Order: sequence, then structure tokens, then C-alpha cells
Amino acid sequence: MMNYAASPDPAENAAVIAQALTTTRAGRQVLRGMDFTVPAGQVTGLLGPSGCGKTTLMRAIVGTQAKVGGTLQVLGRPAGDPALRSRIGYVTQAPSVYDDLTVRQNLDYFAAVLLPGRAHRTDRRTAVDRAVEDVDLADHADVLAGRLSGGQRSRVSLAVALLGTPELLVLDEPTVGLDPVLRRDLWDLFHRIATDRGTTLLVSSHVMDEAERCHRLLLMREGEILAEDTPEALRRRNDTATVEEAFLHLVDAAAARDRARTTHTEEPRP
Ligand SMILES: Nc1ncnc2c1ncn2[C@@H]1O[C@H](COP(=O)(O)OP(=O)(O)OP(=O)(O)O)[C@@H](O)[C@H]1O
Repeated sequence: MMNYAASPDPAENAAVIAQALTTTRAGRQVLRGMDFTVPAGQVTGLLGPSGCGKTTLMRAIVGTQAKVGGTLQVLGRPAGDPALRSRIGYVTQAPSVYDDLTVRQNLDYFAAVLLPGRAHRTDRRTAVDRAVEDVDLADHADVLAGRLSGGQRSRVSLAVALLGTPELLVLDEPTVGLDPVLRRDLWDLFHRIATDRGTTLLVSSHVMDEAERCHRLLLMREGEILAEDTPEALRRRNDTATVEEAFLHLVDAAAARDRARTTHTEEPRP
């Protein structure tokens, strides 16, 4: 079983602090009063079944989600504060790259937005070279993005997010559809980014074996936090061999509580 060292008190040095966080989408409550922290400089996994609200939560953190209630502090500022824009990298599920540009041209384009002007020419080139190396696409730098595999295109998106050397990197299911070797390589990259640069990573997934690769986990179900802890502590506390079993145990317990609550509410008065 993998164990990554994590600091003992995540709240002490938190990149994200949420209190009573709520939001609605299309009139439906999607986040239902969430309290959690994301420790700085670590890889935190956001795991939960499809539709539980992972993307919505990430959108709230990066400041693109409307109608967010409660308190949400990101890198010491309220979520959505314009000063946070250059400090956060966000990679959505759909790779945002231009198919008719090469990998390098895509990165040059985004680098020009981040670091405009002749004065930044050298910085732009350095940032693009480093991002291409980071995601291991140096051999494909001159290939059109439209001719890349799905995994390679996801890595171009990640390279774009790395260009601005963000303090917080929010990655929405970055390993979906990738083969096991690429998934392992990407997770190694996430850890290198956290260790070498002190970057905070929040990575969503619904693949439970990826949970074991995180320093810390936020387990979600139906817009609520089921558990927030290290993989090791979750296994130990639930007396299970894997995080997946711990998660299922917690889901069953939460479902039983919901059922009991419903039955109780429906009982006729004497
Ligand atoms: N654009 C939208 N308008 C209205 N409701 C939405 C929209 N996008 C998502 N929802 C609803 O919000 C809820 C949470 O969706 P969200 O995409 O955050 O879940 P998720 O956990 O990221 O799912 P997945 O793992 O499938 O990506 C779902 O019930 C979904 O139907």
C-alpha cells in the first residue's frame, strides 16, 4: 500500500478553507454545507461518484461557480477574488487546446496571454520549454494537437495550466481514459510538482485506486463531505484494506442514516 507523508495538521497551513459551503444549480442544491480544508503543498484527492458535485466544488474554488453560499477562502482570499486569477491553474475535463496548432504553438499562444510583450520574450520561451518537458511532450512539441492521442491532449492542457507556475492547481479528472502507465506517470508528475515547487494540487477522480496516491482525501457523496483524512487513516479508522472499501463502508453508513431519518420523519404521530 502506498503511503505519502502528510503534515499532521492540515488546517495549520491551508490553501483552501471551506465552511458551510453551499450552491445550487438549476434550482437544485448541489453542495449541501461542506466544511473542509485543502492543505498547502500537498496532493489532495477529491473522490466521489459521478454527479456528487466534484466539478461544481472545483468551479466554486476557482471562482467560476455562481450562487455559492457559506465561506470559501482560497490562498488567503475569498474565492473568485480577481487577485487569485494568476495564482490558480484549472484544467477542466474537456482539454482546452487548439487542434490546428502544434503543441508548442498552443503553449506559445497561452504564454503570450500570461506574459505579454517583447520584454517577456525570454521568460515566455523558458516557461514553454519547461511546461513541454514537465508533461513529457518534448518529442511531440511540433505535432498538431489535433493529431495527438486523448492522453497527450490532456497533457497539453496540463502544460497550459503549468505555464503561469500556479500556487494552486485544480485538475478535474485528469486521468480519465488514460492507460495505467500514463496514469502512473501523471501521478508521479503531480507529486513532483508538489514536492519541487510547493504547489497545492486538488485532483478529482472517481477511480478509487488513485485515492491511494494522494497525501489527503476528500470523500464526497451527494454534495456532502463523507470523510476528510489521509488514505492510511481512512483505512485504519474503517478497518479496511483499501480506501475503496473504506469509502463503500462510509457510503453504506450514510445511506443507512438517510433511510433512518426518512423513516423517522414519515412515522405517523400518535
Ligand atoms: N450546467 C449545469 N446546469 C445545471 N445543473 C448541473 C450542471 N452541471 C452539473 N449539474 C448538476 O450538478 C450536480 C453535480 O454535478 P457535477 O458535474 O459537479 O458532478 P461530478 O461529481 O463532477 O460528476 P462527474 O464525476 O460525472 O463529472 C449533478 O446533479 C448535475 O446534474
